[in-house]
Amino acid sequence: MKKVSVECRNIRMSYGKTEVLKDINITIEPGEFFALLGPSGSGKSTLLRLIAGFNQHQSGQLLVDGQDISHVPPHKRNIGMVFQSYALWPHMTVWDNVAFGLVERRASREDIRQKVTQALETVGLLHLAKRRPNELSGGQQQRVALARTIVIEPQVLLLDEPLSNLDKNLRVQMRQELLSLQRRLGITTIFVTHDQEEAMTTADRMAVMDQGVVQQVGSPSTLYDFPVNRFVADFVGTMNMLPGQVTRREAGQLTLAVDGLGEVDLPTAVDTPEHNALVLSFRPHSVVIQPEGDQIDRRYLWLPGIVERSEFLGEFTRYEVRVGEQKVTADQSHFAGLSIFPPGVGVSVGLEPSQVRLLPQ
Ligand SMILES: Nc1ncnc2c1ncn2[C@@H]1O[C@H](COP(=O)(O)OP(=O)(O)OP(=O)(O)O)[C@@H](O)[C@H]1O
Repeated sequence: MKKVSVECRNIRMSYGKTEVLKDINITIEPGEFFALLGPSGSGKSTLLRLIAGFNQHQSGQLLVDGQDISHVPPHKRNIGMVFQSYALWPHMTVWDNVAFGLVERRASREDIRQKVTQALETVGLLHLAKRRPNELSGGQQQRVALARTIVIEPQVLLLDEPLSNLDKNLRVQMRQELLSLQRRLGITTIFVTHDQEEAMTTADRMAVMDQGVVQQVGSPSTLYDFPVNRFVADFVGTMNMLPGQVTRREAGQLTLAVDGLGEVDLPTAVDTPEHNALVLSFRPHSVVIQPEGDQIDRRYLWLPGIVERSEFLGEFTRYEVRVGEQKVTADQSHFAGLSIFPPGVGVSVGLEPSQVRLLPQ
């Protein structure tokens, strides 16, 4: 099967007077497993339904394999969608549910037999073909919904929160199954999720959305390591964020007066924003803490602090440390014999300059 790209160009869509998709520009590469990630109400489902043809944009273009399909009706798009609710027909057997799309397309009896068998084999459910949906587990129903969609051999597969109805353990197992199925079929797949772990562990690339705007597109590690703004930094993982004002800027370096803390000298990078109001940000695990007064490693940037809370979580200890009027979360790997600083202890908090990001406020 030919792998196709999906491209959203300057797409805008409103419900009445409310604009819910604001100038969306995304290119999904042929064969990619692409996630739309964002909080509730950010416009993910609206965009997915628009690609399927159930929503119509007011301006912009939607291209599949380079062809503008903006005005092609849903049933002529060759796009398959799996709904969050699975939407299986309760009165039909698994076999009939999967065969439905082919029957509608007036496929021959032999074609239906072969394709349904193959689709059910692909999702490992051929042995349950005679059951009805209410005789299946959540994970099995989800696989029937997938089989019913892939049987019509769509060029693009859309999944709306495909795992949200499953319990935690099954969700972890099913996301691996989903990924290996997608890899086998090589079908360009777009899935919607509000679960960052789900997106990070499966997607080749993802778009983080907020309030109808794509905030950033990239691989999970790019978004984690190089978020472009506070929203992405906070939505993908946990981030310490200390806001401040630039008081001096030179080639390769600036001084930031951090609110409630004082001036800190920081290296700048090519992508350091020009703004004067910046946020000093860093991940909890990139911080080192040591007792105050201990010899310090000069490669780090040190801030004096006091431990306010320590939570021993086995693999690591999570500290809340007060630095000036700010709070910093620091995760320290744990090893047998390593002592845990109790609340009230004075510590030095070390930031490795290469792990610090300066973001616009
Ligand atoms: N049929 C509709 N009529 C009017 N407004 C709508 C309609 N459907 C969605 N909206 C609004 O559009 C915005 C985007 O909704 P959408 O369902 O796309 O968000 P989402 O990111 O998929 O959220 P969730 O994760 O909760 O499904 C929301 O503000 C929502 O209230």
